[in-house]
Amino acid sequence: MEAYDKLIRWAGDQGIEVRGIEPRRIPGRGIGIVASKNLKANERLIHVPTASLRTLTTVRREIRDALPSPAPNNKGTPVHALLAAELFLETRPLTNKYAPWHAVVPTREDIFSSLPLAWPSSDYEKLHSLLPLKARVHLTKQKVKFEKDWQLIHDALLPALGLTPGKGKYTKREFLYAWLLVNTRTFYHETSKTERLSKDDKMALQPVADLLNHSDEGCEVAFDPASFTISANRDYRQGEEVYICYGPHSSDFLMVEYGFCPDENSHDEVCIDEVVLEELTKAQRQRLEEKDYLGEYMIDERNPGGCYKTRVALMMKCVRMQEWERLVNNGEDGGEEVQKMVDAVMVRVLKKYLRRCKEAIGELEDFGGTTGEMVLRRWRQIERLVERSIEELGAGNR
Ligand SMILES: C[S@@+](CC[C@H](N)C(=O)[O-])C[C@H]1O[C@@H](n2cnc3c(N)ncnc32)[C@H](O)[C@@H]1O
Repeated sequence: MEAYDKLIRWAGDQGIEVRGIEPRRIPGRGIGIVASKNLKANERLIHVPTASLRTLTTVRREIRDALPSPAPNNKGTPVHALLAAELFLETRPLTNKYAPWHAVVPTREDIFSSLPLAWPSSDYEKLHSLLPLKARVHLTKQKVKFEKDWQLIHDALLPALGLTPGKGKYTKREFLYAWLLVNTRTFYHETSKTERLSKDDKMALQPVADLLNHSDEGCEVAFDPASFTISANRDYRQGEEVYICYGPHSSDFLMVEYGFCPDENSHDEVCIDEVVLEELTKAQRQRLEEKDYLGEYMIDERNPGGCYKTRVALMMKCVRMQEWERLVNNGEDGGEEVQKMVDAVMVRVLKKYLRRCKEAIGELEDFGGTTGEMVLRRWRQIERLVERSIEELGAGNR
């Protein structure tokens, strides 16, 4: 019997209902879920009783007892670390209760070859420095989180269980595999045990539903204390891939958090803080900070001239300070004449950013190999977006 069939049969034994869909290998996306018959909008596809989820409460007692309990305001051990510790310490993953799930989740090679946090140490610094700003900042934060979690496992959990860190399978790399499995496969889920905790701690692993890939728009995901339900958001033809939306994320976020960079992403945006801030004097930056307009300067397909904050910041280059204060306080944009000047500054800023894109592309091409391919693809997307933005602004098409 195929591993997927075993998984579905096992899921049935756990009370997980799977209807009208089946797992399938999808080129470039690992495993995904496809419609096994024509589906109607609102049809219930997956129904998971809460008891079948892997949550804080299903983590083995000896693991929970060895670590500080999760607590509000991100105090205590993160639920992420506990779930990862549970997977990390499973002694016989291929024969235990969750074996059918282990048989289909991505392998170490799949995870390590796609997620930036697992880039080999020889490439990490270089590739990290070549990431677009938002991805770079996010990866830095993710690394801090992971290192803190590993410290807990290394210093508290393994010694409490009489295990030696670094020996046998109790290595940092092996914990990273478990940590990234959790990172890429958990759903937001709140129970009475987690309601006081921060949003990041409200997570659960859901066998089967975790095979759904991401798209901008996807199936409805809902939960209540008893269960989790996923329903079709529209009609599907038999054989069509069925998605959920992991959230309205930019491609920089998806790349770091999930290890892929989609070709199309209606939620995508690019941060151009580096080049906007270079245009401004120290005093101007200080005033923007006081007004809460410092940083987060974004462009996207719909806003080639930049988001509202970008326009407000660049307007400082176009009008006197007193006039800028008046316009900002009244929520005015200064009219066509001022906006044309802002466009002109924006074109200059974007041209500077385009040079940065091209430099990054050149360095990534020289870097070669497969590790940097996703980042290279991302910069090429950004390059196209910036070129189109310059064209639109230059042609006065806004
Ligand atoms: C929740 S799992 C989905 C199932 C997964 N494809 C598998 O093989 O087990 C999330 C992972 O699936 C992959 N993925 C999800 N959506 C994708 C997409 N639109 N394009 C490429 N990969 C995707 C990424 O590797 C991501 O980390």
